[in-house]
Amino acid sequence: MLAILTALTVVLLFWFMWRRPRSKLPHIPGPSGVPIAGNVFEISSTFKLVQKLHEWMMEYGEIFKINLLGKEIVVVSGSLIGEMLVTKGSDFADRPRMPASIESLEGNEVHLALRNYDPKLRFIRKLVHKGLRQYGEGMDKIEAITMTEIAKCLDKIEQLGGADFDPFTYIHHAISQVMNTMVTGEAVPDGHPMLNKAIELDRLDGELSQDPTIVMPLMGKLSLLFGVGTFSKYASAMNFFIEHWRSYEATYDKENMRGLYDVVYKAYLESETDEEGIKISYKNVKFLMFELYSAGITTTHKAIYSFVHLMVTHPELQKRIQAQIDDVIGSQRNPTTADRHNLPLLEASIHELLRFISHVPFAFPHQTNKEISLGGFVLPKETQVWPFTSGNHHNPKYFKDPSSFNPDRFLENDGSLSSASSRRMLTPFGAGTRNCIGEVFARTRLFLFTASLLQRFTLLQPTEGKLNDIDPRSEDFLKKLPCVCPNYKIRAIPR
Ligand code: HEM
Repeated sequence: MLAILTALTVVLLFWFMWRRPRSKLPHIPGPSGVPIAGNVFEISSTFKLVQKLHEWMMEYGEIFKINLLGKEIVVVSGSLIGEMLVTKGSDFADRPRMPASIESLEGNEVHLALRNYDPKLRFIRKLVHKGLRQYGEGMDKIEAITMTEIAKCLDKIEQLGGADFDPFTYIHHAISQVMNTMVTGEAVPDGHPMLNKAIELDRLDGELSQDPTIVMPLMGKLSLLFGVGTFSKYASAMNFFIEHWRSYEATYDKENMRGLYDVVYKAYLESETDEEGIKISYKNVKFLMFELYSAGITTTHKAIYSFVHLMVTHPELQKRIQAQIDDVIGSQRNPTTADRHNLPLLEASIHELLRFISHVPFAFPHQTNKEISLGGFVLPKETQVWPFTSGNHHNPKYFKDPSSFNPDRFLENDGSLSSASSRRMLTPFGAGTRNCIGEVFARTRLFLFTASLLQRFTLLQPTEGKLNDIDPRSEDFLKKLPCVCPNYKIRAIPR
């Protein structure tokens, strides 16, 4: 009996091997994996995925392939990231097909981050850039919006009288309010359900990033149909925001643009087109706004939350930044974006924060839209490619002693900020054709928030318990995407 079973197993194994589709990328090295499943079992969580990608990068070099259930994916690091995203950016600018569940939410028409680089995507990116310049990046506007919300947030922290607290919600509400103002022209009143809904959305986003059923056809549809599961909760949170913004349509006035929603809504109403004759649909308006809103909150909030933790565990650095703030700004006026150039240590700390935590570890997946060569290999059309930016950020070849948080690495001997060209391996926002659309907006908010916080408070260890150094490679940190440090408490003492 045992002999028969063994023989059967061997036959089945050979059959599987024989049936295994031939690799489309035979010359690209990579871990072999097991028949059918490929490398799936080795990367069953975000933590394991990042850890394994790093190991494989060290073993196979700047370009290697992995196999997920028969789907081959090319993972790229080192200078090949620049070649892929910038030099050959438009050839790598498509996205692979989105997860099945999201498809059931948005229908066949995807809107921005997951859309191929087609004429409509180009039109949408132009439109969003225009809106962001007016309502997010335009310096006067962003300062006015951001500083009001930061001041409210810091006042609330001051009212705690130096008691232990978790800054998570304080930062989240402030960042959400900046986004609310950017989208509609006004913040919502304190205690408005939008604020806690945004926290819930963030949590659901993180849960979905861990949920393997997201790639299964039907799962999304069933979740929506029966109103159960994370996916259905996510859809209802999304509709909550969309309905809130729709209520602004009743008071829309084309002579008085209030925010990003009006800019995009106007383009839809007036059938604005670009030189390629593209128009946007009403569905685009709603989903676009939602994508920008959720992307704009979740990433920036996580970066600031990690920054606060790092300031507490690096008190000497905190003092040095505060000394520079005192010299350049003093205590009588608010920080402005113009101060960025005069606060190189804070700027370097923000660069180092984004390198160190790398909270979007492999950017978004890209896909080739024609046959193209990279790193000496020919990639066929429709090859999925991941730029492993966190691999570069934590590679000792590019950043000495990468697991230590050391902003001085971005400073010259005279204390000035290192040149942009010397930071070319630092790409937390991606780069090139599909780079992050909110980079300027995010960097400005990060600067204004952190400068204002350190101008006003000294951040200290809590009275109960102790914060240890963040380990951005730990399982705790890499549980969800975007990655964030586990919850913690600190004290904020007015200076
Ligand atoms: C610290 C903050 C942020 C980080 C680290 C970050 C990072 C990224 C990364 C790595 C990508 C993928 C780039 C690629 O595909 O190669 C991306 C794309 C994107 N980001 Fe951000 N982001 C941040 C803030 C924001 C903000 C504030 C917004 C909106 C206001 C935003 C909206 C988007 C959108 C819409 C895309 C998709 C662009 C496209 O597919 O063409 N992000 N971001």
